[in-house]
Amino acid sequence: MEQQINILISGGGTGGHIYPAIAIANELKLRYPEANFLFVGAKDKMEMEKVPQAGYAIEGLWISGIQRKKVLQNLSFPFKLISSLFRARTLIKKFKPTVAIGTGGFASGPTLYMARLMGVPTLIQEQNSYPGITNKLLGKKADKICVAYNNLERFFPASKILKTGNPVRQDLLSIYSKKEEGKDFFNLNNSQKTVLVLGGSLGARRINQLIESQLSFFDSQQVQVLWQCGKLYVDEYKKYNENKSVQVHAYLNRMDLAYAAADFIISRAGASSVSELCIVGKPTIFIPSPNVAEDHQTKNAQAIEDKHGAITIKEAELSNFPIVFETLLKDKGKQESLSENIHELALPNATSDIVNEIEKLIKK
Ligand SMILES: CC(=O)N[C@H]1[C@@H](OP(=O)(O)OP(=O)(O)OC[C@H]2O[C@@H](n3ccc(=O)[nH]c3=O)[C@H](O)[C@@H]2O)O[C@H](CO)[C@@H](O)[C@@H]1O
Repeated sequence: MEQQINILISGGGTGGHIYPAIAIANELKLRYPEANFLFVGAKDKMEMEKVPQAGYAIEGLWISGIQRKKVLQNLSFPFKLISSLFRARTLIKKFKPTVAIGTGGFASGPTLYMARLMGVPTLIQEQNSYPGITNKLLGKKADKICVAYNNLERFFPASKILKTGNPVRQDLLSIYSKKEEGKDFFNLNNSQKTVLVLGGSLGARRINQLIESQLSFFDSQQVQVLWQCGKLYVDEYKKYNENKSVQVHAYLNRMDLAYAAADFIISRAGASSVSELCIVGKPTIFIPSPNVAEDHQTKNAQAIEDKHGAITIKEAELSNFPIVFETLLKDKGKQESLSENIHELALPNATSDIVNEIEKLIKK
């Protein structure tokens, strides 16, 4: 009789942890159409909406991270942790996973910890050049750790690390043939260049302020703006939709078409965004968030800039933006070299390489 395969996947909090999890699940589903899947996320977080949209079942744990600023909220943390560990234990007992996969974020802590304790093989996927606390703790006991950057031996046992790159959604691999479809989808004007503005899965306040201050500059350059500002900020910026050459979106569900339609991209440097932009291969300006652990977005962006694949502007230096953008707009040679160099850094087989490792654990 064939072995029944049950795949437990946990990761979330932000898109940067959710989409890799979904990409891995989709590839596993292709290889094991009969497998059962269960996602475990954190109640009230983005994954509770995005995972069912992708066609998978999800259970939510009552868990959140330690708050550095709102210290009082931490009083409930030990209760949340204990309750999540018990809940994870119950879910694992019932679901009987063949393997457990963690892609980072709070919920994956108790889930993978419990899975490991109950003898389930575990694999974690670390997206960043500097790991988050959950993966750092889980890494010690995991069977395999798939990473996207060099030099992670500082945090994880070297013998368990494999550099695979970050999983990206399948539909992003075929954007080259979708430029016209993308322009139609977003109703873009064919006679203007398009700049796509991305603030990461949650939107970025500082990037939004910059774009607002530069709208007349873009207009003067005949550049239309496809602007993902984030759910938190959309009420503040949606008024600019009245301007014909500006489109404000809280969130883009068709990133493939947005990337395909763009001529230039301005983006945060979260791990998946950077991996996707390598595949997309368009002239990119990174504005890394300075507010993340160990300034890892600056390091993510730096890895690309070091290979002459993108331009990085620090938040503190955004007054240089108009001159940097105008110079790029006028320099076709620079646009081409940036596109080629960033594309060379793409690791498009990441998902498949990670799933090969998961298969080894399944067959163990
Ligand atoms: C502020 C913060 O904590 N950011 C972290 C978070 O970023 P964040 O959640 O923004 O993650 P990433 O930049 O890695 O990925 C964003 C993902 O959301 C998708 N997307 C984005 C916007 C949109 O409108 N539609 C859409 O589908 C992108 O295509 C991408 O797949 O997790 C990353 C991965 O651990 C970290 O590197 C970031 O530092």
